[in-house]
Amino acid sequence: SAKVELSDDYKGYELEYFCVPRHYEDSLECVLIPSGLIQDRIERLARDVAADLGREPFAALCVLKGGYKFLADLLEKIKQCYRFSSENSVPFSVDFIRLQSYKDDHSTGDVKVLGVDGLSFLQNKNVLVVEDIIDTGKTMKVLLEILEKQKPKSVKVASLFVKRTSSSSGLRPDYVGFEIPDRFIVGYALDYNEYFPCESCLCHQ
Ligand SMILES: O=P(O)(O)OC[C@H]1O[C@H](OP(=O)(O)OP(=O)(O)O)[C@H](O)[C@@H]1O
Ligand SMILES: Oc1ncnc2c1N=NC2
Ligand SMILES: [Mg+2]
Ligand SMILES: [Mg+2]
Repeated sequence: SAKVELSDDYKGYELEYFCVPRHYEDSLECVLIPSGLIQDRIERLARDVAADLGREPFAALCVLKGGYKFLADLLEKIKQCYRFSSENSVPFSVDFIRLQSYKDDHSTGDVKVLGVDGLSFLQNKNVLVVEDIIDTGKTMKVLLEILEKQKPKSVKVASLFVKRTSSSSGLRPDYVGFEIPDRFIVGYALDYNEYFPCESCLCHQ
């Protein structure tokens, strides 16, 4: 799938060129992807998803907590695509599942799952999984196993980020915003121990 690739020597932007909350400055190295670039990329992902879905209704499944901003922006932009051709618009549902496995900047390898019992309605549905990042791939592996049990009609995965890392399982989502170097990023709902809510994507020290 098409993606914006940030090379390993991509430096990002100095913090001083942007409005970064002062109390976060010491823990941040750079602004990796400014929020405007994130939004422009999501706009194109929305057009790609809308084109592939055609007139098929779908069930969006947001992976909490990191996926919530990407879900909101992606669905808003998908709706805009349909607004211009209202005869093509399709109904979609939105649901949430909570998967937690990170402590500090690494995966504990133990993916805790909350909210799985409410997924039976996914049977025979076209499911669009919406995730913020795929790093080792452990979270997505657990989720796809859970989804298979619900007997969906189809499953597609949209991830805003995919990390280029040796510890990756190699899982390739159907829609990817950016392929990034092996650095820990925060912002745009990606957290470090529940900190760093902000709009752009920043590199954590
Ligand atoms: O591919 P992986 O190595 O599994 O990492 C990716 C997952 O880890 C993070 O979730 P986290 O466990 O931090 O929970 P959160 O979404 O609530 O932050 C992130 O939001 C992805 O869901
Ligand atoms: O870079 C990251 N930033 C935040 N959360 C996660 C990351 N990689 N896997 C989970
Ligand atoms: Mg997550
Ligand atoms: Mg997290």
